[in-house]
Amino acid sequence: MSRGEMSGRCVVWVGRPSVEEHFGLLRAGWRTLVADPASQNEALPECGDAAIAVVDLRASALAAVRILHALRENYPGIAWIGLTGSRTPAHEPLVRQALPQALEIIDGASSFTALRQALQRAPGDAPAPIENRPSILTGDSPAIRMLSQNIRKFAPVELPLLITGETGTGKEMAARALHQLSPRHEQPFAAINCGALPANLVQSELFGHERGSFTGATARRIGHFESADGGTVFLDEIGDLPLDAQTNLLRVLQEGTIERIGSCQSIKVDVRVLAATHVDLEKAVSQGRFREDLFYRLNVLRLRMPPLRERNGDIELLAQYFLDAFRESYGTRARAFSTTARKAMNAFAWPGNVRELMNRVQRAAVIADDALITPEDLELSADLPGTDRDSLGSARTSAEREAIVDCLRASAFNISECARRLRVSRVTVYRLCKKHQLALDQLR
Ligand SMILES: Nc1ncnc2c1ncn2[C@@H]1O[C@H](COP(=O)(O)OP(=O)(O)OP(=O)(O)O)[C@@H](O)[C@H]1O
Repeated sequence: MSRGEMSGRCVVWVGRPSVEEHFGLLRAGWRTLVADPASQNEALPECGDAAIAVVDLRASALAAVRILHALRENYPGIAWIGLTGSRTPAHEPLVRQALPQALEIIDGASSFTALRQALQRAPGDAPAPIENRPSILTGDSPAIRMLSQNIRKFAPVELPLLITGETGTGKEMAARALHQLSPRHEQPFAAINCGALPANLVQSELFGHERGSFTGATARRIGHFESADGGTVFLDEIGDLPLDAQTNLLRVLQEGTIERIGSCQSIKVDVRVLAATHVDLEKAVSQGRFREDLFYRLNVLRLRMPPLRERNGDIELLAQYFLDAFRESYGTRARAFSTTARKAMNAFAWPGNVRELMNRVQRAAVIADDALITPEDLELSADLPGTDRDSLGSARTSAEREAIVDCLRASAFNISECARRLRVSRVTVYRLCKKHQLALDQLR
């Protein structure tokens, strides 16, 4: 359970809020403390008098009711709202007894607005406007706090924004947070991976087409920009956008209009554009692969996602977060990490960043035989190369590792292609991956 010093009104969420619920509460001005039945920490959050509980009975209902009882012993008379779902065992005596004492029962499948309104109706002062919560994304490091501050500042500003960062650092998550905290949050959020769009369909996907405009266009199609009107468009891997689509994107940014393929009619669209890249766009501009004018248009506001290795203190926190979330669905034996596993995680360079951490933790949770996850379960060595950060040997090792990771990424994790680019054999690439603990399936 997370703890926090309380002032103003807060929600004690018994269970685990979804990303939408978490941001929805934040936006509505509520501080949220999570009392998670799946967490191995038994302490209750310190929430003071200005608290109301939301008891999430959609999953782990019995455990949630037990936490509610403990909460009410510490805070007699605390009001609570029940969130129910199709899996709520309403016939269970514990749950049946508890339900009539709730202030309100909300169907968890209904919109978040119902819950927000119920919270607003609850006795007590209305919550303060969004406060300076130290962190919006999971994590507590100085790097992530600074990022959270910037997300909060940039969210309401109607300007394009460029998110940079290595793969798996949470660029899309940051984009969703920006949208959720913006005045557009009730409008669509369209996430498009430009690198995954077939070159001949990019324009049609983004801007739509008229019937008969090209072979195969058997019906009119509305593109992402038009269907996200009023909301936010997130263009991931913007560096992969072909030059002709870049020209049209520039027009959206400059004039706020699009044209469907096969039509000369301009259509007004009102979207905020967020873009992300893990490649150096300045370099792409200098090589003529990316329009300079588009780059300057997009680069008005900039967020840099820190790599996990720079987020001191967050690795363990995120690892436990992923383990708790996984246990909630799969009830695994593993509950925490051994001391050596924590050391190994902190020493590892995490080339795949948060995504790799999540994948390794989930895999470890499945295979661990014990309550404590070991370095072996995580496929990490307790004795990593290059952990003596100051030595020349360590500098060489990390340069070698970085070169391989960059090349693997540039080769879309194709070993033959990577070997060709590095001018070594495939066997050498495999050997180097093993040496540097680069698990290809985790990185992909
Ligand atoms: N702070 C965080 N808390 C919880 N989960 C996170 C966090 N940051 C990232 N993740 C998770 O890590 C995974 C990768 O995040 P995301 O897709 O946002 O990264 P990305 O930088 O956009 O990756 P790519 O460059 O490959 O597109 C996702 O499953 C996401 O839910």
